[in-house]
Amino acid sequence: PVSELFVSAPGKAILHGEHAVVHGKVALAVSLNLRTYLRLETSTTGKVCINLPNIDTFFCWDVSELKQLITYSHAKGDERKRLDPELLRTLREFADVTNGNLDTSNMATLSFLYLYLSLFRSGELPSLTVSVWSELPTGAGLGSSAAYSVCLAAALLSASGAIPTPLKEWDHTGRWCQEDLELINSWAFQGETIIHGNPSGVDNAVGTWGGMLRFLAGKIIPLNRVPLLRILLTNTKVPRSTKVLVARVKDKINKFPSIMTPVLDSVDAISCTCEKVLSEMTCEPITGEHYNILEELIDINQHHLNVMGVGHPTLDTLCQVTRTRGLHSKLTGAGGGGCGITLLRPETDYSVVQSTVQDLRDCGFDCWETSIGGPGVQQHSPLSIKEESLEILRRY
Ligand SMILES: Nc1ncnc2c1ncn2[C@@H]1O[C@H](COP(=O)(O)OP(=O)(O)O)[C@@H](O)[C@H]1O
Ligand SMILES: C[C@@](O)(CCOP(=O)(O)O)CC(=O)O
Ligand SMILES: [Mg+2]
Repeated sequence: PVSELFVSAPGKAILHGEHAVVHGKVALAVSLNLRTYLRLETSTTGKVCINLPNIDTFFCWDVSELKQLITYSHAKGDERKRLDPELLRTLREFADVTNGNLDTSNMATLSFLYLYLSLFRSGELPSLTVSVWSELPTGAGLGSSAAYSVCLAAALLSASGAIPTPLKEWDHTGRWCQEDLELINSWAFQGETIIHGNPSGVDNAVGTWGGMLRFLAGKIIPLNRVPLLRILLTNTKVPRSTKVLVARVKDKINKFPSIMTPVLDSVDAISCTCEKVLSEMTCEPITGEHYNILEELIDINQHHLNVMGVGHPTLDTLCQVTRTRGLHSKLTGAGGGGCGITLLRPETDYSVVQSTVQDLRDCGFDCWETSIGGPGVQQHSPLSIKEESLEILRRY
């Protein structure tokens, strides 16, 4: 039994394949060094509390009240990897009453309650407090929903005893074994399903394993040999919802199947070509031509994403502004606003980066150079969490 437990999971950037990946095409994604942190504390108060300061959501329920929401489940074994519609329906009614229709709060509350009740339904429901604090912008295309779901799954599975806590007394961080990671990933996918409607699973896979990976129809292949990429991240700060955008693309595909199918196939080919170029860059000397191809792939994909209907005028501005500095950008994640990535060449001068960042900030965007490839989900000792984050997590 744990009294205080800390876990974290990284956000991600999709290089290529967003949306197409929902329809069975290849995506390439990489973890960011921006993370979501979760603190779980067991108590004897008879209450279950969640504190989600990023989205201004704070709730406490009586354990006895939550107990009444447990529905009988017929699901066995593998079936439990799919959402239990009965439990979800009961929770929707419950959460609607508490939150009204505030989607942001609602989805976060719903995925917490769903995982909590599913993972503890067979025994005594414990009293606990869960607090989450993220360095990621929420709802901006950097996989905050997946990082949140991965943290919830890892912490609740550990608290229920379904998986061990991997932190050794003398270490600051601990990673779970492959089998436990798979379990965390499958429960995180359920959390994502509540938030996205119909997720591909790429985001929770990156949140779980970290690094760069190729994702195709649920199959995850880590790409271990990849060149160091310099990437600029820009947040247009235009709010959007992944769920809405994923549904919009689906409608377009249904309406124009013969027009949209080739677009999705082309995105698939872009991901595969990009993967090939990246792998060549690790085994031969990197040339300007490698970067020329990477840049062209970014441009083509950005056009495709516009065709899919997930562009936004601010994302067009991002592309134009960086283009005048000789740099290439595309949206990342669900689009419709949110974030874009800009590829920097190894020889791109610091002064060019600085002036580009300034131009973008002048447009009202947030913009920063990031490092990529942060570790997947991990357990932390309090000492390995930044002072300010720790203070926020322990505030409630
Ligand atoms: N730090 C957080 N705390 C609570 N909920 C979060 C947090 N981050 C994300 N979420 C949940 O995920 C939703 C955003 O998910 P989504 O639209 O997929 O955007 P993103 O691109 O950030 O994943 C939020 O509305 C909220 O329900
Ligand atoms: C659009 C999509 O491909 C990625 C969504 O990422 P995000 O939630 O915008 O960070 C959806 C998915 O893969 O589930
Ligand atoms: Mg998301």
